[in-house]
Amino acid sequence: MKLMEKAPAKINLALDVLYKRPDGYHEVEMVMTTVDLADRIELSDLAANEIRIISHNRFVPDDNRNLAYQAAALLKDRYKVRTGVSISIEKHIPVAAGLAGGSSDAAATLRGLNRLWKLGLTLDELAELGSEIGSDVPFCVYGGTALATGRGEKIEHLPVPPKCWIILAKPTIGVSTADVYKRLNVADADHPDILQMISALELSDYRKVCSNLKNVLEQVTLYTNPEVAHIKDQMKRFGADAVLMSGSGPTVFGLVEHESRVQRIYNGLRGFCDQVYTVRILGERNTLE
Ligand SMILES: C[C@@](CO)(OP(=O)(O)O)[C@H](O)COP(=O)(O)OP(=O)(O)OC[C@H]1O[C@@H](n2ccc(N)nc2=O)[C@H](O)[C@@H]1O
Ligand SMILES: Nc1ncnc2c1ncn2[C@@H]1O[C@H](COP(=O)(O)OP(=O)(O)O)[C@@H](O)[C@H]1O
Repeated sequence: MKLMEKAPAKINLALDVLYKRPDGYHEVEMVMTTVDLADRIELSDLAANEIRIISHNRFVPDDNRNLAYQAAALLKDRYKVRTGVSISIEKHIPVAAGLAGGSSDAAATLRGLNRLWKLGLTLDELAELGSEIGSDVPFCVYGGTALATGRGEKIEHLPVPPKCWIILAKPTIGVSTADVYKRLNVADADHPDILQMISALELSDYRKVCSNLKNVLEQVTLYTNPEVAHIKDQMKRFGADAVLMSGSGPTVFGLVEHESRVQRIYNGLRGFCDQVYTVRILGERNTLE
């Protein structure tokens, strides 16, 4: 049997770091939402009892370092599954970009294998398993819009953001998430007001969402990568209503309310940046079919 799952990218509308925990992770408060730039994961039964990754992307590992591989291995081990699976990843989300591509592939693999192997697990159970793979995996299991706390694994669902266009621009540099967290000085950081962002979503107030976009990790990545600041400036100059770096970066996203401006911003950015995407916010969160 063969089945397909979409693995959408996420952006962080607000990202705060409260403190470094004794286990080395940071306690965070993040408002996250999925967008319609997605990898496509195809899962098919294998006669041999093994996990095979097919990706055709030189930045994506095809062995047990792949987060989709880890998701399959975890389910296989926990539920004593004795059949093999081939996981084909059609990559559309830029890698190491702050868009959670790997985490979303892992989450889609959990959802897909739950169906393929008829495990009967709930999304909550899949999210709990996902937290063993990475901090962003639980959010990606549900998708939609949510407040993520703890190290990112505690999820509370939030209303869909007001309708708008999102422009994503990824500079050529890649960023290490661990390195960005390590270089953050929590005491000196400019913190977002997470409650105000939640209120903006509850009121469906586009202007309020724009004025509360803030990411505590942005300064860290901007400091070593001036290219990110340049993209932010240009996106604003071309007419985006508000701009921010997503996650640990380096992808920058801009919110645009009026469709008439989207093409101009896209064309302007394409003049000096190879990876630019125009996307929408994905309203609905995942359900089990
Ligand atoms: C920054 C964020 C924001 O959404 O996303 P990305 O930029 O990676 O997309 C996430 O917090 C990234 O989550 P994820 O990429 O799943 O991180 P993990 O694999 O769990 O951890 C990678 C490393 O980042 C650091 N880390 C991660 C999460 C956290 N709350 N505190 C941390 O200090 C740790 O050093 C850890 O070893
Ligand atoms: N399925 C996958 N897709 C992309 N990268 C993956 C995957 N599995 C493991 N990785 C590794 O994870 C690292 C971070 O990838 P990614 O999830 O795209 O970035 P980010 O954490 O910035 O959102 C990459 O450098 C890559 O080596």
